[in-house]
Amino acid sequence: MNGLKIENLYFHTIGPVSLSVAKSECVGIMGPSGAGKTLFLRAIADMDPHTGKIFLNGTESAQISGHQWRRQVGLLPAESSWWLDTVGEHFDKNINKKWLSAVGFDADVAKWEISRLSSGERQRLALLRLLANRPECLLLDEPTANLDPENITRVEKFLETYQRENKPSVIWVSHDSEQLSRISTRCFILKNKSLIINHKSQITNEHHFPDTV
Ligand SMILES: Nc1ncnc2c1ncn2[C@@H]1O[C@H](COP(=O)(O)OP(=O)(O)OP(=O)(O)O)[C@@H](O)[C@H]1O
Repeated sequence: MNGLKIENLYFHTIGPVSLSVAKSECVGIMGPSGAGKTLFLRAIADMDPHTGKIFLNGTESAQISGHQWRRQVGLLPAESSWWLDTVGEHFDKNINKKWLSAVGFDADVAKWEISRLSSGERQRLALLRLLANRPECLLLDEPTANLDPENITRVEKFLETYQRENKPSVIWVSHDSEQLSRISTRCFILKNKSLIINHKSQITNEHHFPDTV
């Protein structure tokens, strides 16, 4: 199957969780604080201990190194890490100017000092840094949590365009049910150690995929 397929995943104290996310589909995940949403994304990215099987476009995570897996399965953590002095140093090539403009920056941002960035600026730049590797699966942990309404709209539109053009499978974690109704085809709740479909979430996107949990 093309896309992300998770079979009987156990991680932390949670499981079994099974979920399929088609190529170019965006699935929303919500749930109470501490339910394990971040740990779920970390297990899929092979960054935390887990059992079960995870496939991306037919390749099982166990068949390749963790490093190779994470080049294809890109995790955007809720709080990004930066280790060099300026923004530009964190990008292998020049930052895509169209992308910068789409999320509210101009090319000068490459010279900006990391220590002076606001949390919202870090969040938007971390997203661009992740996308620069063109991962085939995106795991987004509250990607607009630090943003004002104008920038939330920018990032949602930017990711919608990115997804249409590049067709990654996306899992988007958020506490904002209205946001998940806007951007996802299906929404699940992680609660009481399992993943359940949220039938209350409206399907507003044009593509609707059948429930696969
Ligand atoms: N390394 C760890 N060892 C043991 N427990 C952990 C570890 N990391 C996280 N936890 C616990 O696992 C639970 C799930 O954490 P997680 O960060 O996944 O929650 P979350 O659903 O993302 O919450 P939030 O919505 O607040 O971000 C929490 O109770 C947390 O304290």
